[in-house]
Amino acid sequence: MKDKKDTRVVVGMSGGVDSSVTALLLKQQGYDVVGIFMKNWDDTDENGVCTATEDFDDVVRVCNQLDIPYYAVNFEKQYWDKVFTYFLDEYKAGRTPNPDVMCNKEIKFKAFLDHALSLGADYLATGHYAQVRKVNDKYEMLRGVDDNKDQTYFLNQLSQSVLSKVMFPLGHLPKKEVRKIASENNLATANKKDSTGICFIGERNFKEFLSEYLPAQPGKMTTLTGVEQGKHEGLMYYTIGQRQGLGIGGAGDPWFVVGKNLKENVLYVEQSFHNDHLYSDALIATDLNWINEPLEKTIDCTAKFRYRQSDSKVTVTPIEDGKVKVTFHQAERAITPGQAVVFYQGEVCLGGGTIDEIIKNEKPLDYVG
Ligand SMILES: Nc1ncnc2c1ncn2[C@@H]1O[C@H](COP(=O)(O)OP(=O)(O)OP(=O)(O)O)[C@@H](O)[C@H]1O
Repeated sequence: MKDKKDTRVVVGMSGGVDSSVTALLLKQQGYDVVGIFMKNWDDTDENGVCTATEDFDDVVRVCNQLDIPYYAVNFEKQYWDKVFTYFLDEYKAGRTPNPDVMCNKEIKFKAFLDHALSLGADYLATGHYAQVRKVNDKYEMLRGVDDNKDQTYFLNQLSQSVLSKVMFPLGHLPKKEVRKIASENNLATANKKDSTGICFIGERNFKEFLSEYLPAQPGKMTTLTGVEQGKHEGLMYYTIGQRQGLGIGGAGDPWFVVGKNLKENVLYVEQSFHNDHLYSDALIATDLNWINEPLEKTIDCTAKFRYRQSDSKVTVTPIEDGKVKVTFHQAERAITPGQAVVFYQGEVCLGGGTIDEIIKNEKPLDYVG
């Protein structure tokens, strides 16, 4: 085991408070810390303002305060090829992608991790709210202790070899405590607002953003039995369970998106939050990653189908082609193809996959897309 002072840790620094405190804590613990800012997206606006430049300025300020070296690296091409192309392809296929999961898998914990290792780093640290624990020869990933901030949902694709090289120094801290540490140490980012939304869209209007890349094809909006309710602006703008932006007024219960017919370019809507068509009994997931051991038999565990939901009890059964069938112990509402399904046993994240098909009464729901 190397001495801490001889152990080089690259900290992925975003210019936010979490990664600033990550670097601070590691430096206080005596590691040889290097800060690296990664630029993934050219977001210069029409006035020449670029939030990445402002974020990098914050990285520089914090690294100067901590007296650690810093660099900027550009992964725009890799991000475009691996994350943005996937993002557009999924929307084209009528699904709702999760670019954060893909960014963690392909960029932060692959391209960026490899880069850090090539610079002689022993570890890559980030400000994610998750924990790594070594049990015998294996690494487990545990939820962050702050329930409200836990990010294991987005980290479900990490492998053993990646976990052996990463540190999440904030995993055992509540966010409030992280802000407090930042203030007490006068970090330049102590009061910086948390980032929200998908990183490359930022605060922009989602529809406008997407329409720059995918042509919108307006079409009909009908009930599942074909009763016309209005027009949609393009199927990619809608997701299962969505209520806002349908433009169906009038008396009675609100309307929700229950499905899409890509071939006919029809958006299906039905009335009322608890409409039976929004509920399903099971799903099929693909692209599975099992963090500890491959799934060889049926297990009972809990699952999340979206970030920030409470865990649901499920039974997971391996089926053909490395896929799994996930059976819900209680019917679930608005399960969305393209999103991640992530499995847990207590505090341990077992891994996860991509929601591919929705099942009701033992049959795939053909109307969800
Ligand atoms: N542009 C970037 N360059 C390097 N590392 C990054 C970058 N963006 C995010 N990270 C790393 O990934 C972690 C989680 O990213 P996320 O986007 O969830 O940030 P966050 O929770 O808002 O954290 P922060 O407060 O540090 O911005 C960050 O704490 C940081 O370590």
